Amino acid sequence: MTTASSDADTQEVHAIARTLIEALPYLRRYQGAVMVIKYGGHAMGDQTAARDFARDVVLLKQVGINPVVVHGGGPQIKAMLDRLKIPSSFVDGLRVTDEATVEVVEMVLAGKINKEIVTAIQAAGGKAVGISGKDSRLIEARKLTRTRRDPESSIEQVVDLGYVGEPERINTGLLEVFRNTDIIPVIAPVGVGEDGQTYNINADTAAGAIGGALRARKLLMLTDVRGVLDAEKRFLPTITADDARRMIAEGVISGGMIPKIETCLDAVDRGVEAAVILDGRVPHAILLELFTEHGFGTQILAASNR
Ligand SMILES: Nc1ncnc2c1ncn2[C@@H]1O[C@H](COP(=O)(O)OP(=O)(O)O)[C@@H](O)[C@H]1O
Ligand SMILES: CC(=O)N[C@@H](CCC(=O)OP(=O)(O)O)C(=O)O
Repeated sequence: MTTASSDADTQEVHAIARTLIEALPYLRRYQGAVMVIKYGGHAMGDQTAARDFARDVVLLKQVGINPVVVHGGGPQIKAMLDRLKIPSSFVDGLRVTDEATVEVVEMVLAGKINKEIVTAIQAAGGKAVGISGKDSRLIEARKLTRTRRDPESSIEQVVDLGYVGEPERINTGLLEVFRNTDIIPVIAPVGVGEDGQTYNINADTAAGAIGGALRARKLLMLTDVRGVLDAEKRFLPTITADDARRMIAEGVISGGMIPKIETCLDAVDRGVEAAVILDGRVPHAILLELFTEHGFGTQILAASNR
């Protein structure tokens, strides 16, 4: 005789078995692959979210995948700048960075947040080494120049963003050292100029550059939205470069989502197999993306996929 509860138990066991069967081919496919995971400041959320993130990353390493974490910390930088009463402004999602600001950015990113993530990974049973783009000159950067067309005169004007950098060269040597070890690298997006100048680099941009240089299999961009949303706020499972350009021009994609999308397009153009924007606040978002048939976030398609 079966009871209602044993029926429910059987269904649950079947559901677990289905999930495992769905995951197995991906486990094999991703053996030895490098996955660059961009962990955004908004995705960090509370301690439970940080613990779940760390567990997923450790699990990837345990099953033979090579996760490389590149983190942000925009909201945490803002909180520290507010405490220090240093005003901050943004152009196209990038923080205008003067001398005082770059000092705070480095302190918060390479100091506080980087070590918090390392600690969370180690608490989840993994080994992590926290570095910034300055270590071993991992991210050589140059000053980023932006131009804007003045709407009245139509003249191109240079916008000075201060010490905002763009990656010029990624020296992957240090990361290669970690590849066949049990160590998970955790990278703060701070770059170093030729003259030793510290540059504030958008974490999405840094993750994309590192993903491209490592020929990563996937670039996962963990943020605080379900994925890319259309004008009616509907979730889009995929978007092409043309969709993205149109949506940026129409203002449907704005703020911090702009560098995110630009990074993904650049990464897939440079050979990263898939770039995905997903909600890092959802428990085990990384596992849902990598080990399920339909994935979890918005995949940005390369030109050749169109
Ligand atoms: N079309 C869009 N779809 C989804 N999010 C968008 C869109 N346009 C702008 N955004 C904004 O982009 C934000 C994510 O970028 P950002 O705040 O820089 O996150 P992170 O700190 O994770 O890098 C979302 O919270 C959302 O407010
Ligand atoms: C130039 C620039 O804007 N740098 C970013 C770096 C941190 C970052 O990108 O953090 P999220 O990923 O959490 O947004 C900043 O100063 O906020």
